[in-house]
Amino acid sequence: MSTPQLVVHRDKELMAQAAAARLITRIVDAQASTGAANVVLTGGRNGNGVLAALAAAPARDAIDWGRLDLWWGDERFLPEGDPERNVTQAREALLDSVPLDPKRVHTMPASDGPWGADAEAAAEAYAEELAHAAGPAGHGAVPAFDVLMLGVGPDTHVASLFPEHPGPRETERTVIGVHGSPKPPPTRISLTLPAIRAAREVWLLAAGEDKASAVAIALSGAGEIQAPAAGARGRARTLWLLDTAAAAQLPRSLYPPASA
Ligand SMILES: O=C1O[C@H](COP(=O)(O)O)[C@@H](O)[C@H](O)[C@H]1O
Repeated sequence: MSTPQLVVHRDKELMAQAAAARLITRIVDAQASTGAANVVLTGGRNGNGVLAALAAAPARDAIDWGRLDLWWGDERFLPEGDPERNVTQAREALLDSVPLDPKRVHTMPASDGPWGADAEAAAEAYAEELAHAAGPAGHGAVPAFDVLMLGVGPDTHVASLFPEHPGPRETERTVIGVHGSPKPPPTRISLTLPAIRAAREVWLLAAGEDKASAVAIALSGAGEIQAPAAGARGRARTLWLLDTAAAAQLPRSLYPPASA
């Protein structure tokens, strides 16, 4: 697993634009070398900010949208179309404005879908979809994710893996149902740390002063049960994309002044 690298931008708008530019390059490179790209999206303010910046970037047309597979790191287990679902917000920020292949948009199930309110069955179905797409280049039971993005919650949660909950303790399954989430809604579906760690690159997005203590805790040696963000690492690269407000409580030894 890779050692975290930090890039600190002036503010959240610049962080989102720089992450979007970086994402375009990674997708275009992956499509050039393998013919396709697999990207895992995150919900939350910072993740949606990156998608909106990507929608506004003229270079977005360099992406072959029909050869892009999109997956989700987590989902709020709500009815299809609910404004709080991560996919609804992603559609609004970007997905509805680009020519994606609908068969390659791998949304997590909704609570009014084929599994009804059974989040465990819905999680198992998503795990099967991942395993089906894994192929020989995949790692374990998930596809070869080129980039997996994660927002970092103010409590250090990533995806829907919350501190001291069963989620970050999961070592076998790739997808789990989450119950009693401290952040609404209480029921969710989430990739686990083993699935996250199968990604080539993991990008953790954190902007704003409400993220400062979470960033400092996760990067100062905390364990993944107490601080799930600390356990999110990519095989080749782990990149923390921050703004100055989110980086404000980092020890000076970790803060890279040149990148601000
Ligand atoms: O509920 C969620 O929250 C986190 C963090 O969101 P933020 O708005 O504090 O940035 C997000 O990463 C996750 O996907 C989402 O379900």
